[in-house]
Amino acid sequence: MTTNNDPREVEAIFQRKRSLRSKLRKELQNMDPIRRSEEDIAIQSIVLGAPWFQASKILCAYISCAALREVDTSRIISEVLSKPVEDQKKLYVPRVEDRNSNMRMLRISNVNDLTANSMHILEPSLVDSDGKQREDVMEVGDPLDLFILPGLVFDKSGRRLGRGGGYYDLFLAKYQELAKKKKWKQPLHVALSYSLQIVKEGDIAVTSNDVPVDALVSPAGYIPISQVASDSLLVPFHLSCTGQGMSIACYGLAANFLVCS
Ligand SMILES: Nc1nc2c(c(=O)[nH]1)N(C=O)[C@@H](CNc1ccc(C(=O)N[C@@H](CCC(=O)O)C(=O)O)cc1)CN2
Ligand SMILES: Nc1ncnc2c1ncn2[C@@H]1O[C@H](COP(=O)(O)OP(=O)(O)OP(=O)(O)O)[C@@H](O)[C@H]1O
Repeated sequence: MTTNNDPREVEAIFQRKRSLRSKLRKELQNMDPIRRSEEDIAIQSIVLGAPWFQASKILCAYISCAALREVDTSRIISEVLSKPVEDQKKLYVPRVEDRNSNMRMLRISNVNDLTANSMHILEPSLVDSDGKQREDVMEVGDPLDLFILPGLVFDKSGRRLGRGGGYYDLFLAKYQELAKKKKWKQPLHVALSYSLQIVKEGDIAVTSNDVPVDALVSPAGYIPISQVASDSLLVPFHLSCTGQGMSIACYGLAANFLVCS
């Protein structure tokens, strides 16, 4: 990363970003649709089965746009919204505010809460069907557990290149500030990526505004990057050994094996 004080250096970084975006947009347009659909299924199955997803109570996710060739999130969204409201994870999705990189994350509890915006992306209205203002994630009293992020290009060091609007980088920076102020744990930042969207380290140029991700989910599996992401694979199990009249707390590593404490 660079502190980017020199305007020529910043322009060179933006130029590299534009050229990488344009390369990946073409590759995504040319991706075989059958392969894309197989990868969509694989990625969403990994998310739905992951301990960090299952344990999440409050999350932000994007509503995928097929025309942009984004990894599909429709199964994840329907799974969350299929539960009765009282058992539902709280789900917040993006709504673009203006052209200055401002977006909000508003709560939806039903897919009918979404309508297409001028960019053909489904977004929540400001008010719900009862005429009430939708909840904004920045105003929720409890910490967010998880961000499910879109993007055009990623690398295995956590760099993420978006579509150039700066909406996510600005929002993630604002949420990080809020969590710091409230002394909350930061949410896990997980990006969804087709195999062809992962490039070698060093190919993505970044500025100090680019917020890294904690982990990627690609068809090959969950790729933890930060320590928090590796730790998110540890899920507590509480086994009751009633026969011997005792209770043992265990930790399991992503369904592979159990380590008893
Ligand atoms: N599904 C989804 N929702 C999202 C985002 C996103 O990336 N994906 N955003 C994340 O920021 C915000 C919207 N930002 C967007 C920025 C650019 C384009 C877009 O259509 N870009 C075209 C190129 C436009 C051009 O430069 O001429 C493209 O990428 O092909 C769409 C949304 C909020 N909602
Ligand atoms: N924290 C921030 N504060 C102010 N401006 C920002 C911030 N983050 C990004 N921007 C601005 O947004 C614009 C696009 O940034 P960048 O190229 O990093 O976007 P991106 O990563 O492709 O998009 P996104 O974050 O929406 O996925 C730049 O002009 C950048 O200066």
